[in-house]
Amino acid sequence: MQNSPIIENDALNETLQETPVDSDKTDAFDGIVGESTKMQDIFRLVERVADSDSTILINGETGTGKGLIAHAIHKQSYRRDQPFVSINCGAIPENLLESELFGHVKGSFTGATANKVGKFEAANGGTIFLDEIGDMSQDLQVKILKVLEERCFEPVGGCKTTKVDVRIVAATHRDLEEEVQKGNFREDLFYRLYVIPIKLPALKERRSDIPHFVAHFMDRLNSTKTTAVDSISEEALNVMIQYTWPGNVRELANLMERIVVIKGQGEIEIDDLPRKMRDEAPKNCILSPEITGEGLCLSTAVSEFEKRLIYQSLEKTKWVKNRAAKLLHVKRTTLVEKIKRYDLQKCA
Ligand SMILES: Nc1ncnc2c1ncn2[C@@H]1O[C@H](COP(=O)(O)OP(=O)(O)OP(=O)(O)O)[C@@H](O)[C@H]1O
Repeated sequence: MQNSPIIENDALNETLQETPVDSDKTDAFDGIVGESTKMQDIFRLVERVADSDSTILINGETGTGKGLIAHAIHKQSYRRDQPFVSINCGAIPENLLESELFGHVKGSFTGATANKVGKFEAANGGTIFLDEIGDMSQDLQVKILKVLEERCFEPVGGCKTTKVDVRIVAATHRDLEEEVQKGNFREDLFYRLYVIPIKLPALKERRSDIPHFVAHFMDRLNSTKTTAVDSISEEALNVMIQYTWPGNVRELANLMERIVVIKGQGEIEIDDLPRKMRDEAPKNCILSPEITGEGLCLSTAVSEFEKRLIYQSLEKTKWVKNRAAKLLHVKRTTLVEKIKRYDLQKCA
């Protein structure tokens, strides 16, 4: 595939890093957690491009919040008072998808007992969110390309062309460039979609957001489920921060719901977490080590303990080394040497 004239995410982010998030326009991000640098960059990018009407392609693993960001783009744009219509192209059977997208005329196929308005027409004036666009058949890809190029389509079984004024936001969990190379996705459609790419990081790439997510879901669940689970132990939170979250934010939201509903009140403790999560974490968490029958290597245990305390002090001071060194009553140079030795790095 040749190089495309796209706006590179990183280059764009560099420019945007200087721009503060506009607090008067942050309504669009209500209920969206994102204190990490990576998410703040995304919010700035959304603010910058929302009104441009350019096509946006959101990419990210399942459960990273693609749907939420698509909606925020709409709410941030001048189309906010018009419809936001979402369709999951991967969840609708191939033979029905065309009619869902473009509508159909009465009698055009068995079961078409009346004219039906499709999602594109329903979204007229607003935004259409084509979720999982990478799962669409080649035939439909051609039809989507036509809408992107000419902003018009024909309903199934109809010959009258309908014109629409819609902003297109698409999303996929697939690597579309790779799908193009494999011949599964049309190159021309890829370039039409890939005008403004937004890459949502996996949750494990923005671990500093995890405590905020925990607090957010706890608050929300307590008010909707009338529960009173009001805190989480440091140990349990550390385990959650270390976990890899293959299902991303959706997995975290579902786990919080399970814990809050079952527990009902009090503090979330390490024993409330699933075993697989606890098993993944012990080597990294501050747990009081237990001396088993085989004994324990004292110097390894002490190093591990030191490493965790240094990490904690850095997190507490937002990685300002002078302050972290003061908290630990050591010289800055000693702290820097230990950070290097333990290869400690700031989470996103
Ligand atoms: N930053 C966030 N703040 C608050 N909630 C979030 C955030 N990101 C995701 N969620 C929640 O996680 C769940 C999954 O989000 P969403 O459906 O937008 O993800 P997705 O990437 O579109 O997933 P899929 O690829 O499976 O469609 C939703 O319940 C959503 O509200």
